[in-house]
Amino acid sequence: MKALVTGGAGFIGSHLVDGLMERGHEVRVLDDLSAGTLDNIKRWLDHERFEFIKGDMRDAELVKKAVKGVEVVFHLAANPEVRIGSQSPELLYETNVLITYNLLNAIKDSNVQYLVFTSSSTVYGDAEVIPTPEDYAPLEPISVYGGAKLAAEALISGYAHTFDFKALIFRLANIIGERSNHGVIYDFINKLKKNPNELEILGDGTQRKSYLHVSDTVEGMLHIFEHFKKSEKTVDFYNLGNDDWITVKEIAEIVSREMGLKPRFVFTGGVDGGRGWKGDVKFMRLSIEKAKATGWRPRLNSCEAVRRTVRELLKT
Ligand SMILES: O=c1ccn([C@@H]2O[C@H](COP(=O)(O)OP(=O)(O)O[C@H]3O[C@H](CO)[C@H](O)[C@H](O)[C@H]3O)[C@@H](O)[C@H]2O)c(=O)[nH]1
Repeated sequence: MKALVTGGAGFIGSHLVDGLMERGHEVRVLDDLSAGTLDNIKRWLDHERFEFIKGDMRDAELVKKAVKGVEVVFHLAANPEVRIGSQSPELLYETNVLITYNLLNAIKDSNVQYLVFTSSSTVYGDAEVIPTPEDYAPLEPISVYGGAKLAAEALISGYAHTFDFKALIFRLANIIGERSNHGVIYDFINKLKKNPNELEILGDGTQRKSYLHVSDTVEGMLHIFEHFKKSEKTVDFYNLGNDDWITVKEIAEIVSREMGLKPRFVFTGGVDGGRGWKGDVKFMRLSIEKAKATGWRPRLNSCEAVRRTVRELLKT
């Protein structure tokens, strides 16, 4: 199989590239290196089955060139920062919706048969049903980021049905692990390196979410993709997350313990009832029953994934 991975030099994307290359596929990466790095994919750069294109997907002509000759596109290129929504809504629109639109227009005139998209738990907003299943309604995102992901999902569905290709959409919980360069664990480690005596926690620390290690994520994506290829569905949706969840305060405790520190926790109090920022979903746990029915299981629970991630990030 020949695959294009957009955002393939980024955090989740580069782990997906590892998984595809290790399974013997031909892989082309399109990445603007704004958040990703060549270091993340350096083991493949000289490989005969591997190709790297540096470029920005806001350039529609470049995207057309990148999809040439591939059967499947894994679309992971995105700006993943929920917290920038109130300052930079246009950036979230461009880097989540506009680039997806450019990709879909390129796909409609190509031989691409499958599109796999990484959407987000944030499309559910403050869901009233937890664990939240894929058919939860109404979908009411509370962040610009969640809205942009939902808009991208909707465009993908419309294009897949109109232009006869199949689309698999993953709604990811909080994905963590080696090579992540943003998010709560990364932030806590950096804050503690600067000041080991005190740790600022955004919000009231009771934000509770489910965390999935990137190794379990990639295994789930590739396993469910094989399952999806055999199904009759044109478009399908799968949550990927964990059965348990963990608070931000518990994460702060794990990070401190792993670093051998006992800092004083200072809570900012946050906004809108203890959220870290405007649009921060306070309680998120996805139902993963549909994914598990395909035979996939997460190997690490949220706590284990957090601990493993702290160790991985401290090594680099
Ligand atoms: O210094 C910090 C940083 C974060 N937090 C808190 O930690 C939680 C997690 O925040 P992250 O920035 O790690 O992650 P988000 O929940 O905002 O979003 C992540 O998970 C989402 C899906 O669940 C999206 O996919 C998104 O791209 C990805 O970054 C939040 O409640 C936040 O308030 C803090 O208390 N202090």
